[in-house]
Amino acid sequence: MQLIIRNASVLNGNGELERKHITVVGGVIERITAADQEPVTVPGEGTREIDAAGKLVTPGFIDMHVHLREPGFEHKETIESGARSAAKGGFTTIACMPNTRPVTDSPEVVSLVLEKAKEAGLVHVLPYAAITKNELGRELTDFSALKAAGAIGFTDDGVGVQNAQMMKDAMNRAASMGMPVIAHCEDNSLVEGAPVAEGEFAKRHGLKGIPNESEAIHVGRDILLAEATGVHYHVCHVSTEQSIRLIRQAKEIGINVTAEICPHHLILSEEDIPRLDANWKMNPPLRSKRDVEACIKALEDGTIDIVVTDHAPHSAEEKAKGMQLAPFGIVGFETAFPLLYTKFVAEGHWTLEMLVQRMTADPARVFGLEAGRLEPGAPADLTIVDLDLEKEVNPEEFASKGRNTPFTGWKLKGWPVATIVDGKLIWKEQL
Ligand SMILES: NC(=O)N[C@@H](CC(=O)O)C(=O)O
Ligand SMILES: [Zn+2]
Ligand SMILES: [Zn+2]
Repeated sequence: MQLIIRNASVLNGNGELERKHITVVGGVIERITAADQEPVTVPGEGTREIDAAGKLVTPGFIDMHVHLREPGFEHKETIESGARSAAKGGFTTIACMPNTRPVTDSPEVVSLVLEKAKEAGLVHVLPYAAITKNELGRELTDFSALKAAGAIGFTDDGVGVQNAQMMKDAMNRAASMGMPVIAHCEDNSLVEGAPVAEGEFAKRHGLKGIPNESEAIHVGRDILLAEATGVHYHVCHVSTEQSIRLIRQAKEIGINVTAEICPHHLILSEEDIPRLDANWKMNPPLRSKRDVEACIKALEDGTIDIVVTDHAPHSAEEKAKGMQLAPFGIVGFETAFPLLYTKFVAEGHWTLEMLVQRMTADPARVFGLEAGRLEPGAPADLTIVDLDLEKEVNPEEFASKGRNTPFTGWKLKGWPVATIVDGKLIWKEQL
């Protein structure tokens, strides 16, 4: 079977859009033809055509930090519903966190995740495995067995590894296997029970605040451990000016550190939280305006390498428990690109090329993935986006089981309208 995508607007290497026909055969990009020529077709193959006139076609988006909740929390999300939500957001590859029940700390759970993902037959799902058994920070998991089962890196996301020696042992082991360590940076002793960041909102509502140092202390400690062990150290969901300062300095002196950021930490500050509503509660919390400015600058100058969503679905009942008691986390797949396109590209702060790179080529580079390129010979993982389509965010329309977003009612442009994985159309907007 071959797929011909006609009249696609494709970014050329100089950041300009050019009209092209894309021929896909057997899950691989076979040829890209100028739009004034007939697209190349391969004789003897059945043909399906998509007319992408007026639409952007990019390499499929890659999200290296997501929560799919299966096994154990299927009422929040399943691998199938999460993968569908990812597809609807234009993602073709996602990497899922191990804070499931049971925790992904054994080869059996890694295999189960991969099997369920295969059954769903939607996007590529890459599982992370836990650093410590049950993410309790007491005993390292069996890294070799987990790698052999298909884990792509080690992380205790959801909690920070509190013990420095434990983290150093993990890094030594991962380094010897050529695997990355991905860190949720949070010192529990500085946070205990605080639901939002230190700041005006916390003060006004008499809530305990999460201080910026609780994140940056782990970032600083781990950078030193990464220097000592030589591991590829990747910082999860960076949210503070202090963390950025440390990452910038580490990169300058050649330490192998990379970092990610979520759309909400680029767009919202704690001052934007309108009321005691747990759809504004996530970890790390929304920080100060000053932190948001530092985050934007860090993504622009490459100190932060990639955009991730940290898609973290929770049920409406759980989120209804209120700011203090509800779990941390917001969904992210289906709003990520429109949010960043509308707020940064359409408003003229970033080029379209920069945004697309941070969601495609850059994550592929950071994690060594065979993805993120739109050229002959590359896998046919593609996203089609209508940059002019304007729509309000309506959680009732999400493919995710999660409705927990602070962006309800936001009017956004740049919605993905079709997603292709391995040359197969796995999702298409009903227009
Ligand atoms: N980000 C969140 O607020 N929550 C995540 C955990 C995490 O990413 O640390 C979750 O699993 O719900
Ligand atoms: Zn985390
Ligand atoms: Zn997470």
